Amino acid sequence: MDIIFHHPTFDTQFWLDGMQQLIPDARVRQWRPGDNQPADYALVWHPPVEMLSGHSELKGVFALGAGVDSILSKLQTHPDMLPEGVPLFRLEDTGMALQMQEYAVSQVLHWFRRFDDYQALKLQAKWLPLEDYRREDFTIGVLGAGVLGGKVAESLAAWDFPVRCWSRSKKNYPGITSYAGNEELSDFLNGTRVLINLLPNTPQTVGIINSQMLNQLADEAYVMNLARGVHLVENDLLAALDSGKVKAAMLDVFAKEPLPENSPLWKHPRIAITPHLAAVTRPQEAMEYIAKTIREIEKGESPSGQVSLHNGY
Ligand SMILES: NC(=O)C1=CN([C@@H]2O[C@H](COP(=O)(O)OP(=O)(O)OC[C@H]3O[C@@H](n4cnc5c(N)ncnc54)[C@H](OP(=O)(O)O)[C@@H]3O)[C@@H](O)[C@H]2O)C=CC1
Ligand SMILES: O=CC(=O)O
Repeated sequence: MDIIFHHPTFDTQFWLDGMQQLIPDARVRQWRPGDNQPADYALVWHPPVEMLSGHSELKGVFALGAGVDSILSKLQTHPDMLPEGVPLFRLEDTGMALQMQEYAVSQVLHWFRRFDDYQALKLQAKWLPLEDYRREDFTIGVLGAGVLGGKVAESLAAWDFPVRCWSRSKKNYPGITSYAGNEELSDFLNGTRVLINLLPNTPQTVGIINSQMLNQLADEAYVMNLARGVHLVENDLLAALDSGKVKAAMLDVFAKEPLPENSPLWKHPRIAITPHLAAVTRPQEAMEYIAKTIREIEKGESPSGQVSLHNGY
């Protein structure tokens, strides 16, 4: 079995050695421009078109992340990049759900205990106990209730917050109210105090967090964008912060990354920023997952994690 690997920033040797160890009879190589030798599996992030194009012998392509929007958008301009019938897989959790839970829970608790207000008071040297927020006024709404959104919702429900989620199909997560489809979006938003985004980037979700959505949230709402920058209309968020409709935001992802130095988001006192690291690929977990999936494919099984090219995620 031949496995080819391409990632613009990962430690390639670490991955080649790791995959070799997990699948000892495989020949694992770094793909380099000009390499047109056949392969059974490809592990990729931002793959050059020629790496995959024409390789209909591939039994699977693995994206080395959870979101496959960069690959799918390249497919729009280079439809032959992924030969027809070659399945595309993505990372399902592989250690990312726990990271997302840490990020979301810590920030929700930060807002709920009003640490942002106390930090502002501290800067004015003001000793001023504020009224506690009540859990019943702190409904958390998670946009996207898949592998990561579902786990984030679960971890917040464990802290006894009222939690709801929104997805395409109805969910049955214990203690979480599920809303599905565009027809239930307004009900989902109505009363949501903390909005957490974990949707994939698809034509249906681009720009979804806009004025219209923000205006339907509870007053003094909080917004956490952990999915993709293109989901959020940044100027609409700034307007909602200025009007007071939104009290604060925590952003991990941006329409343009790295976020340009002159972006007004940097200077806004009620916006917190992290540089797209809410959940990073954990190499060992990812390799174990890929090796397991390859074994399942080799046995003729249908492993989970296959991307629906039709749905775009
Ligand atoms: N900031 C970071 O560091 C990271 C960000 N991400 C981002 O998180 C995203 C989510 O990852 P993951 O949970 O694994 O993805 P999943 O595919 O498991 O979940 C996606 C969820 O979104 C729902 N959904 C998709 N389209 C729509 C729509 N049009 N309307 C309503 N709901 C919709 C799906 O509904 P249904 O369940 O019905 O299919 C599903 O519940 C990734 O695509 C990626 O962009 C991922 C990792 C790290
Ligand atoms: O944003 C990261 C990913 O894995 O998707």
